[in-house]
Amino acid sequence: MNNAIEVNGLRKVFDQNAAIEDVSFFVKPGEIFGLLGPSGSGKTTTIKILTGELEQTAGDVNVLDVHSQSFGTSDFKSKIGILSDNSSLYERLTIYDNLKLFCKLYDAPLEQIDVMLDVVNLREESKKTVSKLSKGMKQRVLLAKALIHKPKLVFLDEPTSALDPGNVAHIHRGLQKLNEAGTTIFLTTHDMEEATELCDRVAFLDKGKLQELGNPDELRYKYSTHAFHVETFAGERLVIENESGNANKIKELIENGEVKAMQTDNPTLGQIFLKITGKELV
Ligand SMILES: Nc1ncnc2c1ncn2[C@@H]1O[C@H](COP(=O)(O)OP(=O)(O)OP(=O)(O)O)[C@@H](O)[C@H]1O
Repeated sequence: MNNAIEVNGLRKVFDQNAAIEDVSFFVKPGEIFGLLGPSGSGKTTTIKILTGELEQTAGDVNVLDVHSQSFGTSDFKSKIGILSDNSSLYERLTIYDNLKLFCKLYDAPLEQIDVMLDVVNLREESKKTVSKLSKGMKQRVLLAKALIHKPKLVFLDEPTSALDPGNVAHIHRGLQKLNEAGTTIFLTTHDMEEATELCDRVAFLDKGKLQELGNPDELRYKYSTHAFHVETFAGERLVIENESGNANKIKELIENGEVKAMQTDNPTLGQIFLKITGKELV
């Protein structure tokens, strides 16, 4: 297969305001790709265009070798999974019965229900009625719904935004397992730790424009000053440039037993975003 997603020169205008401006990127099959950006930067608009919910003003979009003009077909819809703010459940049915309905809709085997309930940590709760669930529980059922038909590619818009840390960790493990089994994942998040932990590559979006794209570790290296930050037992905090002339200084500190902690200056994704755009990623 070619790239799972290919986007070239994407533009989306709402009421004469450009929400997306000349955005181009690709996602390889098997990748976990994160689109990061502050509120209003265009993440949801991008997902909606990639899933056929919105039509672009200009630009070429291909997903799973299907051109955006054909995103309306049931064949295309059966190949992708979507978790977005428009995803919904049948409030009066139980979690289990909701998932059973979606299994039938997609012609997926019913065994998938328990597999997905395990991924989202809801096996014990499966007999509960959806209207009685907390926001975080509903979000987890929606995630199970997005994955129930084993799509090749899933779009997850802020998949863990309403979840407690225990469930975030559980879902991260579940997503990693699905990814290892071959599912390509495209997600949006404000959460830099989530992006660093999960994503093979991330793209920074600000005011509808792509600002940077790359592997999180490589980006952290690229934007590092490579200096050593040393904390001594005497309470000093030293910044020592990573230059051969400083080797003896570091050696001396270590030999004298003065080093309490030492690390290289690799910025977080949030700090990189701040450096590039001048704003926090929240
Ligand atoms: N249907 C619409 N009509 C008019 N403007 C819209 C519409 N949808 C989005 N926009 C505008 O497009 C821009 C991008 O919005 P979008 O929802 O894609 O941002 P986002 O990055 O997903 O934000 P958040 O993190 O808050 O969900 C915003 O300025 C928003 O007001």
